[in-house]
Amino acid sequence: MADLANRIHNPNDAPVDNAAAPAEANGAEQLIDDGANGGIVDSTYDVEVKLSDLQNDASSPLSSGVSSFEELGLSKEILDGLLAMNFKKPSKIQEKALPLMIRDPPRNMIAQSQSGTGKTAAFVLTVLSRVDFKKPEQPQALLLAPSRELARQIQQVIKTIGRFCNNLIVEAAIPGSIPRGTGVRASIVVGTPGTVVDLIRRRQFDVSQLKVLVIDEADNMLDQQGMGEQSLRVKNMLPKDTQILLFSATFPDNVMNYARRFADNANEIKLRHQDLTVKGISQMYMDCPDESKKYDILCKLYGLMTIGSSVIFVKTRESANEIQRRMEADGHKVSALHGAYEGQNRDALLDDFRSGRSKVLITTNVLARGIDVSSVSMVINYDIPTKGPGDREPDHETYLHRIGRTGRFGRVGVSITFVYDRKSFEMLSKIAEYYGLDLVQLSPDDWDATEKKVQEVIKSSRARPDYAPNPLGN
Ligand SMILES: Nc1ncnc2c1ncn2[C@@H]1O[C@H](COP(=O)(O)OP(=O)(O)OP(=O)(O)O)[C@@H](O)[C@H]1O
Repeated sequence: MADLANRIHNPNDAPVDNAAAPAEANGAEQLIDDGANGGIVDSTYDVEVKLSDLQNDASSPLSSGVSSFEELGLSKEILDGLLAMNFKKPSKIQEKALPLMIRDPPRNMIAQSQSGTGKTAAFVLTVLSRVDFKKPEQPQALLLAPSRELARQIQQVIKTIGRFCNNLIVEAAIPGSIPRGTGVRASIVVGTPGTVVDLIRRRQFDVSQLKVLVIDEADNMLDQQGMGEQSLRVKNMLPKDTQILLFSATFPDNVMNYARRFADNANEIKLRHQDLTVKGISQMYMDCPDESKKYDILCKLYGLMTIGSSVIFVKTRESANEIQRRMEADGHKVSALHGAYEGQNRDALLDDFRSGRSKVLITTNVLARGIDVSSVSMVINYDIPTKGPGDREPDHETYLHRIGRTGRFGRVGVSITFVYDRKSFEMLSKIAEYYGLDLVQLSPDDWDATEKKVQEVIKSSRARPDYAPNPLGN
């Protein structure tokens, strides 16, 4: 507990050093449900820091040495796709990784970069640069992701960046997407490993001419406790010279050693764990008196303020359902999404959240990784992520991925982790120590201060001078 106490950041002692602001938030209107006064207050914040400013800051992972995508030698169709997405400049990971990945002869890559810094576009551009569009129905690239939601999201990014590439066909290989007996007729396939293994085994998916295998969230996908076995099975069914690209924000040492064998002779872009957190995310914790009070505190938080969209992470599907039920009964509009829901239902729930039709999403670790919804400005760790036998260890990696659902590509965000006893304090303390975090304490006894601390971040427009570390850790 003492460790965490040392890391408590008290905004009353020092000026609040707030984080970077999003270009998109310029002039954004925030609706604050001011529970204390029972009214809704409109307030407009001026945001001074633009994405272009962040991209010119050499220390930011959003910046790069090259001023344009043209310098990377991509085709006109791909460049037009990037232009249409309003991607003006590559981020650091895009600048560093792309030249190494698109070069011939192809070489494997293990690439790490903070959450929300544009890893998807880095591998999507590589895949698009390798596909022969004269063979639109011949699978040439396979991308694996840990959840159907992430696979669908990547599929969408490929379609969007590749919209000017003639004859581009991208298919999702997720449960229920390809009926038995139907062949995969696409040049690019994005899927979850179990479904992909089944499709290859049943000879629905011809992998004989595959050139690239991308594994997103690779540490999770190669972990023997996770999907490691399935990913290895997929790899073993591909041509031996398939280029392998492994991406994640986190690569714990044991998985990194395995990743090096999985993708042999790979180029590597790595980060030190002290450099992993995104400075745009202000990390806080709520000091709850005991476990039974967590729910009331959560409701009070939502009664007090509505901040764009938010995600509440819980440990189990049952608690997601239970919190949804109770919050709805208490008059809050929330959705719950987890693995027990049937696929199409999950898709519809996430689509509603993306479009802003629903603003509060209660979920489990199934959505901890990769999901990119730029309007998310708050993440709540209702339950601390844990791992290992008896859940005795804090799960550093999942913590980082969960809070990374906010603060995407230079935007600001808040994360609030609930602690309530010695054990949860110690877990969070270990996470704070591992990443070298300065956590802000929130108290349920002083809601005015809590609201102030959270709102100060959201309305802040100042990027921290140390806004972002160098992805190469030097
Ligand atoms: N060069 C760019 N210019 C502007 N926006 C970009 C650029 N590259 C990516 N983005 C945007 O940044 C956001 C985050 O990108 P992405 O989802 O690829 O992050 P990530 O690094 O994969 O994060 P995570 O580790 O959470 O999966 C996306 O909305 C994407 O459209």
